[in-house]
Amino acid sequence: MKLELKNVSYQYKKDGRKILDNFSMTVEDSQRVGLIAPSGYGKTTLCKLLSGYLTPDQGEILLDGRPVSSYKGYCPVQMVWQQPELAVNPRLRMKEVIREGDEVEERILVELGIEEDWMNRFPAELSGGELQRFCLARALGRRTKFLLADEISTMLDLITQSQIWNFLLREVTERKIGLIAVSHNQPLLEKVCSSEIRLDG
Ligand SMILES: Nc1ncnc2c1ncn2[C@@H]1O[C@H](COP(=O)(O)OP(=O)(O)OP(=O)(O)O)[C@@H](O)[C@H]1O
Repeated sequence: MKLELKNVSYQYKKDGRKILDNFSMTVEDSQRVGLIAPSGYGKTTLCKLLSGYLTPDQGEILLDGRPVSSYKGYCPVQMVWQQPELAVNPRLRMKEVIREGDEVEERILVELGIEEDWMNRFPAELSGGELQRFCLARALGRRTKFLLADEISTMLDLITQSQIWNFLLREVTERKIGLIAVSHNQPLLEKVCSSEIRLDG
């Protein structure tokens, strides 16, 4: 399976600067790609386009030749964000947050170190690291084919970072999920990714 961005242009405002200008890239589901560019070059924007949160002004985003926007219901391209507290509904208990995913396997919850007792809590009653584990689990539903990880470990302590990345690497490799990772931590990207795409030429 492949995820393609074909001749995509995007700007936030009509009179604003083009964040992407006729940009193309392809990622296979066997790849782990690091997305590299200085701050403000459009890495998060690109992830939002790939996962269908934004619609391009021009060009196409295709999953195996079919527009990502045509997948109704659960999107096989899932994004995990830097700040997990902004990615969950504060009014839902964590067991309901998990149900928003696509039949998340019990095994994934266990491997991510999610404790039974956390399920009845609200997001505000968990730490950032605990919440991020839920966001990852929710994004790893059975139909996920690509995972976009946008600075997912920046706010976490080193032990949590290492647990999360070790799990994620095993999971995407075994399930043949394509990974696109954004991080300002170059050594982390070198460890996790098999190739890189630069947005700054
Ligand atoms: N909702 C928005 N409305 C208007 N401009 C925006 C919006 N979101 C981002 N931008 C602008 O688009 C540009 C690209 O932002 P983006 O967040 O994609 O960059 P980035 O490469 O991920 O940056 P960083 O490494 O700092 O996270 C920036 O100049 C930013 O100010």
